[in-house]
Amino acid sequence: MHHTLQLKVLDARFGGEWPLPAYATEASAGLDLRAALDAPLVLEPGDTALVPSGISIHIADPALCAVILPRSGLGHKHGIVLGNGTGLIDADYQGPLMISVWNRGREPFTMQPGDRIAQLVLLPVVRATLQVVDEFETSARGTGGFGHTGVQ
Ligand SMILES: O=c1ccn([C@H]2C[C@H](O)[C@@H](COP(=O)(O)OP(=O)(O)OP(=O)(O)O)O2)c(=O)[nH]1
Ligand SMILES: [Mg+2]
Repeated sequence: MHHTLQLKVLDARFGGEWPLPAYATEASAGLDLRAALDAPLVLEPGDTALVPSGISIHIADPALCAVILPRSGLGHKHGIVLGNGTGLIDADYQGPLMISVWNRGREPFTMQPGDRIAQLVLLPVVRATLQVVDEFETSARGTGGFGHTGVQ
């Protein structure tokens, strides 16, 4: 699926010093987001910081959203993940895209201005109309969950 996404450049270093967010390969799902920092940022173990991405987007279509996800290399090797688990960007949000970074690792991590620190993925959204009922039609699973079907 393809969508034309409106983007505002909030940091003049984009287009000059830094390329605009881009897909790393033809079939990459995520657009890499950069840390629009003025100076290196040292994240001590356990610390979180809200880092500007230097851009804003307007998805507009309520059948879409975007999520901010960790980059796997940073998350696995350096413990740099997101302070909010996953960032959810609403289709009507027009403010600056912010990245909550969390050092869940055991070593301090230094982030340089312009580093690609997370990724943005556009996703389809199904919005629900709630229908309140007294009983559900019985399903194979019923109310079983949280390991109910075993491990093997
Ligand atoms: O990692 C994130 C998560 C959210 N947002 C922006 C876009 C999103 O549309 C808005 C609100 O996010 P969310 O609904 O998750 O946060 P909230 O705490 O419920 O805030 P609000 O009361 O504004 O909805 O904040 C970001 O820039 N980065
Ligand atoms: Mg909200």
